Amino acid sequence: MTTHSKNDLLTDDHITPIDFESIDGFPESHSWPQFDESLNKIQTHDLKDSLIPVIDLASPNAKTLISQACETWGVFQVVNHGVPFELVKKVESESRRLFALTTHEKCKVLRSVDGATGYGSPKLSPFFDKRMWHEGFTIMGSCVDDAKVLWPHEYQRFCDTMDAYQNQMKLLIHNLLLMILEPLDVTQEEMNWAIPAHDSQSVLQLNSYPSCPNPSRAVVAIMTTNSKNDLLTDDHITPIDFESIDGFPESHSWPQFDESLNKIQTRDLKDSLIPVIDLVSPNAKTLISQACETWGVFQVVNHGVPFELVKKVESESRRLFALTTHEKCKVLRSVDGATGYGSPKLSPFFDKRMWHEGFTIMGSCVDDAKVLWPHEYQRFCDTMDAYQNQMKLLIHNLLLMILEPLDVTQEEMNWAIPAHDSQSVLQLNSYPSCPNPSRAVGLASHTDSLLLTILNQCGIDGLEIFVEGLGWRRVPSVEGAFVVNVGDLLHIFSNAKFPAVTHRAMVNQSEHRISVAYFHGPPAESRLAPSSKFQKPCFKSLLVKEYLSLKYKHFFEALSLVRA
Ligand SMILES: O=C(O)CCC(=O)C(=O)O
Ligand SMILES: [Fe+2]
Repeated sequence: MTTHSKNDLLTDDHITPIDFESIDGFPESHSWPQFDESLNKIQTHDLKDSLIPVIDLASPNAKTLISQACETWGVFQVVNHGVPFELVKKVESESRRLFALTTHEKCKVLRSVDGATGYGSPKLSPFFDKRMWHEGFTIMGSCVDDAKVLWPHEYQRFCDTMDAYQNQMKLLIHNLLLMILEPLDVTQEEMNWAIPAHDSQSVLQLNSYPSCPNPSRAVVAIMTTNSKNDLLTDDHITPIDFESIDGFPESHSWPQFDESLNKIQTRDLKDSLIPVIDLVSPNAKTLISQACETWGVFQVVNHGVPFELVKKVESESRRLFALTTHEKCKVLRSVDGATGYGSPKLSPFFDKRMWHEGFTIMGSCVDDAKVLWPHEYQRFCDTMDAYQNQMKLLIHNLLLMILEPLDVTQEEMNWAIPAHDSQSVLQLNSYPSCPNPSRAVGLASHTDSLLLTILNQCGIDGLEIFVEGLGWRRVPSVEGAFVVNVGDLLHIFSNAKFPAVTHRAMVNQSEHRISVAYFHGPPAESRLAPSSKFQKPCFKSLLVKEYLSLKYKHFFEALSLVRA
């Protein structure tokens, strides 16, 4: 998020909350760049308890515990604080009574541009590009004037409650500050300055967060997202030297995730979630359509790609990544290049580095292979060529099955299926075993950009998909199966009928994981739009290459930028 100087930007728009009463759907103004959900789900309950202390104010060591918590965390919880339970409940119910008023009523007490009290959006709104899913009511001292506007005959209950609560807060603040400041041995004058007095400042803020149709996009983003062009440096291309690395560098240490969330899935649940479809079964087409609509991802077996070739691609990939860092860097991707050895292309969009090195092939890889193995490049090239041909065939068959039920035109079908001018990328991914897998990310959360992806996990789990309401789910590696997933272009072409599945790759401590991804898309110069079969297109029409450059620049936001 860009942060602005507040004065440049403060307008009424930063004060009036959206009309939560009448809103239908989820507005672009409130859609923040998608963030990695896992980063938010940090702790198990046990961990949380040990992290932020809950302190019994009536206990004899309260003062010591409070001092420690202030130093360590700057935050703690208190119980036995002496504030009557009924009053706490009353404040909540009076707050709910206020926010339950109509938008029209609440706007009668809207905060003014330079005012401090009343109804409105968070005061930090002008500093962010996106709006927050929030409305608030700010009280300083008496709230009788506003309350009389809201409830001309029934304001007293609200005011009495808020007054009583403010008095209780003042007492509690007084006690807490005594306990916090005494051990610092401050002067009496300093103590008087800090504790509540007739001229201290106090603010009572009631916050309301209505239920939200799209919570994963409405919460405050954790990762700063950067415009790639501002930031692309060599540092985003050269992977860490996995050969000589010792320990686990801070550059690769992501905020901790909740491991338990991933472990709770039973094998059954995992299996039932993402279908494994037998391509020679008579109902394959129906199952594929269902999977595209429901998950945007499925696995296929009996796909016709020779098992030996699949194994050869894996062993040739391992041969490449087993070269020394020095050798691999001879074919390092250039800053504006698309092929060669390097870090994930999504690296510039994240503050932390990924536990990953990759090798990207588009068409022939003979030039790079000759640099790596001057006399033995043929085996590598032949394998990658044969595999790309097989992927093209499989993509062709899959797209026929996926698009036929949509009843697309022949022209649209020709646009989608592989042809001499379509785009295809073969991506070899390497995730070396990692000393600290719970803090590392192999490939950060993303959607694939083109139409369809075929992924081979090469026998080791690691791929996870994000399912709204369920969180991150492992996609188990199934012997002989490929994972097929919908990319942004198919999401757009299907008029959002098929989700572009958000996914990531995780790493492990014991095994060096390899995966092979094949991405297929229509010609760069061709026009992209929802199929003409859809009466109400929900995306704008633009050139494929225009979409890809939006993705390259705005990443998480590219899809929302092309919404009609
Ligand atoms: O390695 C994996 O499992 C996922 C790879 C991936 O998502 C990609 O290459 O786009
Ligand atoms: Fe991907």
